[in-house]
Formats: sequence, C-alpha cells, structure tokens
Amino acid sequence: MDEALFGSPPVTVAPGAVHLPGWLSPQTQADLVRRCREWARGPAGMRRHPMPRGGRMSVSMVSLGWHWQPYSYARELPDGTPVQPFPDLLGDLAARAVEAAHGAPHRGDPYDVALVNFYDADARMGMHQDRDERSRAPVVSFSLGDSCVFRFGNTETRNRPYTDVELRGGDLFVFGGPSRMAYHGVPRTRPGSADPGLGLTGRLNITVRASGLQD
Ligand SMILES: O=C(O)CCC(=O)C(=O)O
Ligand SMILES: [Fe+2]
Repeated sequence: MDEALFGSPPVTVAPGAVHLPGWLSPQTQADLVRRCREWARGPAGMRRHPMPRGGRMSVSMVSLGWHWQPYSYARELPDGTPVQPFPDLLGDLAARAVEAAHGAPHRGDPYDVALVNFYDADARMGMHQDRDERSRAPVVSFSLGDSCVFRFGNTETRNRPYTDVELRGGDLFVFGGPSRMAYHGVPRTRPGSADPGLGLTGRLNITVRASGLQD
C-alpha cells in the first residue's frame, strides 16, 4: 500500500499546519472504519463525555492508549475499566503522515494515544486547543466518511483570524510546530457526503497524539 499514490499536493494552512487531501487510500479508509467499529464496541468503548459545566459533548468518543475526557488523560475510565491499547497500526500511520506533511521523519516523543471521534449529523466540536498532552509532537488527524468544516485558528484566541478548511473522508491534517497550540473546531459536518462505498453514515475522525505521559 502506498498512500502517496492518492490525493493531491499538501496545502499549508498555517506554519506547521498541513492539509493533505485524499492521503488515505480507499482500502485504508475501509480498514480504519472497520477497526473504529471494533474500538467503539469496547469494553471501554464509545461514549459522549460529560462536560465539567454540565451537558454532554455532542461528539461520541473512544480513546486508545490513554483515556481522555474533559480535561485530562488516565489509564482507566472513571468506572475503572482499563483503556484499550494503542494499536501499532496507528503509530505507523502517524509516522508516515508526519513525514508526508513535514517532509522529515518524526523524531519526538512516541505516538501513544488516539482519540476516535464520531459525528452524527448534529454533532459539532467547539473551538479548543489540544493542550492536555505534555508532548509538543504534532497532532495527526485522519478523517473518514462525511466531509466537515474544520476551523483552524490561531494560538491566542478562539476567535478570528481562522481558516475554514473542508476536510473530506480520506484527508490527513497535521498540526505541529508553531501551530501545535492553535485553537480549532468543527462547526458543522456535511451529512450524506460520504462515499457510499464506505458504508459509513456520519463522520469519523481519528487524532493520533504523543501524550508525553508516563505511568
Ligand atoms: O474532528 C476533527 O476533525 C477534530 C477533532 C479534534 O479537534 C479533537 O479530537 O481534539
Ligand atoms: Fe482538537
């Protein structure tokens, strides 16, 4: 499998933030969807996390390697269930993704956590920073199924200036370096836009990160 055969040239959205449209082969997309379904099933499967100030996230999530929920990482879920392991497959894919995006191999902290997000037609993600990792290794994001508007902002505020990027199923987005702490979010998805051949209703996003944490 050679992901380089697919997609179009990288687009630099901000320094250190690179969008590679169609980077995942159709076969890898199908394989990832199948695996996401297994991870979602659990134990320690997919759920909508409560927010500290009340309510729940509209996005459903499952964590691998380290369990994340607002706003910290742990090896176990609040009910004591151990988090599912971080799969080598995602570590390998993330390493190839960083090399494709930044033109140099990843030499920093090892990738050891993945958050799998599922968006139904109504789900959104507000502007936030990925700031619970101790490592500043780039965040690697893979999108599957429905397209979305991915709002990529600045490191200072959750407001303008930002760039709205259309992320489609199969796209890769990597943000590191000066963009590692940029605010970003998903104001909307485009229900029904997924490739019908994938058999996925909705949108999946997998972010692979280096926690920089030790037990
Ligand atoms: O769904 C996306 O594209 C972004 C997800 C995200 O920002 C996150 O999981 O922290
Ligand atoms: Fe994020």
